[in-house]
Amino acid sequence: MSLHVIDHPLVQHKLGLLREAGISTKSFRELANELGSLLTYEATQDFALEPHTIAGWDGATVQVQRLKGKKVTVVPILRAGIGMLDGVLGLIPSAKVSVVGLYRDEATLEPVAYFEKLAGELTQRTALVIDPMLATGGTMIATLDMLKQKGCSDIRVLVLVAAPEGVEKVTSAHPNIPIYTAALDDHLNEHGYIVPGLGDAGDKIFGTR
Ligand SMILES: O=P(O)(O)OC[C@H]1O[C@H](OP(=O)(O)OP(=O)(O)O)[C@H](O)[C@@H]1O
Ligand SMILES: O=c1cc[nH]c(=O)[nH]1
Ligand SMILES: [Mg+2]
Repeated sequence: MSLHVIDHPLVQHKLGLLREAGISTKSFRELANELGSLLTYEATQDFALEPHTIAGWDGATVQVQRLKGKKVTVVPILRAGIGMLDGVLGLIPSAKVSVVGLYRDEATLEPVAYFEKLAGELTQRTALVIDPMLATGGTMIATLDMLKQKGCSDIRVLVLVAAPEGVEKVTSAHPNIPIYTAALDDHLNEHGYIVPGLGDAGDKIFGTR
């Protein structure tokens, strides 16, 4: 199973702040983006580099390294995934954005798809799928199924908090897709919410409810 729980002190400190009851919309947004950046840093450790020659500050040539023609698409899952997008793009500003919209039916907990606008050349791109919450895993599996069906083969999942039930389901359906998360939490409650979790991440990011 390719689950990466990032235990870096900055990640764990920011996650702790995010869990506070009564956190402001402003703080939640800032922290979600900061954690999005930190997870991106971890999820891109294997990106290839190539040597490159430049003119340095004194006119002498300098051998530097640059990313080797990596095409990336960031895939925020509406709505809540938007809350991590700026953080990811801060580190990979040239990435194309493929937006998918799914919500979880509150009664059945099944994902309902309502929007899809994908970047081109998906077969050549690394996809970073972002969503703060991986709960039952239904939303993530539907997104990964869709990306694979469009020919995307290098896919990585970035979530702020994951439930064991959802991780099990996603890794069973897609064993080769790594999941990067700040926390593997305890369980899902009877409404499918992650415990201890964050509450409704979409509502906290958008200030709704
Ligand atoms: O793993 P699952 O059980 O499928 O649940 C996780 C999904 O639920 C939340 O979205 P929600 O349906 O609340 O939509 P929103 O982003 O519009 O708030 C969350 O952001 C995930 O997309
Ligand atoms: O805990 C959860 C589960 C699904 N969606 C959320 O926003 N939070
Ligand atoms: Mg929501």
